[in-house]
Amino acid sequence: MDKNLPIVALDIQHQEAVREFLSAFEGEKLNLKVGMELFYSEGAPLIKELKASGHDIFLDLKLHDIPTTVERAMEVLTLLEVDMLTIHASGGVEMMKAAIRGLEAGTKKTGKKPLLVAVTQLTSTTISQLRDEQKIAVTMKESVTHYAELAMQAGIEGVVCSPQEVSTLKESSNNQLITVTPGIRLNKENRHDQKRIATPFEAGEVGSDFIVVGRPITESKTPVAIYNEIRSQWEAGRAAYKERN
Ligand SMILES: O=C(O)c1cc(=O)[nH]c(=O)n1[C@@H]1O[C@H](COP(=O)(O)O)[C@@H](O)[C@H]1O
Repeated sequence: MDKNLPIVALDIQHQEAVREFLSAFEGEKLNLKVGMELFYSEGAPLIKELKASGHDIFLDLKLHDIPTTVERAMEVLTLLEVDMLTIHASGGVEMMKAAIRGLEAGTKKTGKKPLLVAVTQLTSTTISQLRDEQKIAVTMKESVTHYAELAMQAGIEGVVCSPQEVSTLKESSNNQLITVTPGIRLNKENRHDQKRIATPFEAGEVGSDFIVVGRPITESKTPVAIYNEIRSQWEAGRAAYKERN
């Protein structure tokens, strides 16, 4: 995946609408995220089509199940030769190690190893949900750091978190951990269901490795212009981070 480009979340249900959305980008190579709604609807053939058009693919299915099920599922997902895959860190170390075994078994067959990242706390989660619903009596940063440590213990190279936790994770992992950050908004007034948000510039400035953006682009009347605005803010933020580090 090209770190200079935002990852566009194709949270669209049907392939016709995906094709129409992508036609506005006129053959430009994109980082595309296919999540549950699109994959459950269109499956592997669409992944193949998007790859054949030259795009890099983040297949985000956030696996969370017993270790054997995750291992076997991860093996077959790896056969799709995508660039990035997700699991939930809350599934635990044993489950994450099983995911890695599945990924390695798939990689042996394809020769292409996707980056596996573990979701820490979803960007839609607030501190009160953490405390009252999940009954986790620590701060958001502590909970995210804890899940990131479990992921590293299992041998996972990257995590999904909000830009608000990136500095903490970079510090605690001695800059080893790759961070993928959704919850990106150009306009913070329109956050939808996202709670821990940042602008593309802010995400770049704190050292996020990848940003994921969906509705601000896919629901826009001018998706290409919004994508380009996000991309240039992201580049400026990354440049500011590089200058400081
Ligand atoms: O794993 C993800 O990609 C993910 C993790 C997370 O904590 N928060 C989060 O929003 N996402 C995904 O990132 C995308 C964000 O979409 P927008 O809120 O529309 O920009 C969605 O496809 C979510 O599934």
